[in-house]
Amino acid sequence: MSLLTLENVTMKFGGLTAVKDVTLRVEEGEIFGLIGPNGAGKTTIFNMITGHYKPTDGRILFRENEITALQPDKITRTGIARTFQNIRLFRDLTVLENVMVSQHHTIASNGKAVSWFFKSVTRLGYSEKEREMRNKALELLSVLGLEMLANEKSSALSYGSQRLLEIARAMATGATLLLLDEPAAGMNASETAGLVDTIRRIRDDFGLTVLLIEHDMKLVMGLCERIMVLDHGRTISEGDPAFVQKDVRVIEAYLGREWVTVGK
Ligand SMILES: Nc1ncnc2c1ncn2[C@@H]1O[C@H](COP(=O)(O)OP(=O)(O)OP(=O)(O)O)[C@@H](O)[C@H]1O
Repeated sequence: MSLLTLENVTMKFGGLTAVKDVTLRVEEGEIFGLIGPNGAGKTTIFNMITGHYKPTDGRILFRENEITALQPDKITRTGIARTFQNIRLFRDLTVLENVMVSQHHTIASNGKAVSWFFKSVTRLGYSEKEREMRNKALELLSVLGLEMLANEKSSALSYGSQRLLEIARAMATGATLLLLDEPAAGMNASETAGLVDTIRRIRDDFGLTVLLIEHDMKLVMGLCERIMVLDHGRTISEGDPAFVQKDVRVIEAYLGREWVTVGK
């Protein structure tokens, strides 16, 4: 049984077909990469999985239950969480508070969630439950190597640390499937190397499944166990990294000839 299945999914925006007849199966526990040129339809696929877009055609299943076009908060509650290409943190909250908001409210993507969180904290004080959540949040921060920054405002973090905090927030929802949209964007080489280790570790230690979009091909080829390549909304290749990077269609559409000679 696949953890996540997209069956012949199509997404049209007026006259533009952003995703055309894509079938995708992600198995439990794997690290799966979705790659392709700009505008290929990768983020649109994430938006359909998370309920932000309703597919024009096709079905999406999570643990064999159909989730096509459920509301995003319902989809989060089934165990799917994501990070965004453009970082979306609560900039005025601390690192720890950012994680706790995600624990409190599975959507945690709007101001309502923040005010709900603070009302509950001030009304109840730090109850036993709050303390427990705080400890769990600190534990997650330590997994991501951010525990020393727990009391900093999230806006004060380096770009790379903000991306890690986004992952911590996604994990804090209790998700079993993480969708990471360009997690290495803006990271330097050593941060990217650390990210590869971190993603492997959270998959292994937390039993998570990871579906990621990334343009850093060294990261993708070194980390992902299977890869699907999209071009103009269609699947042009799928397989393990060794297969995909030798596929002429992928070289022509995306990797370029220089990848074959110097990319690796
Ligand atoms: N809400 C929308 N309305 C209209 N067109 C859209 C919408 N969302 C995406 N598109 C279009 O769908 C196509 C696929 O976009 P998408 O963002 O999924 O590509 P991508 O593969 O994620 O690209 P990138 O690597 O640049 O992030 C593009 O032509 C984009 O302009």
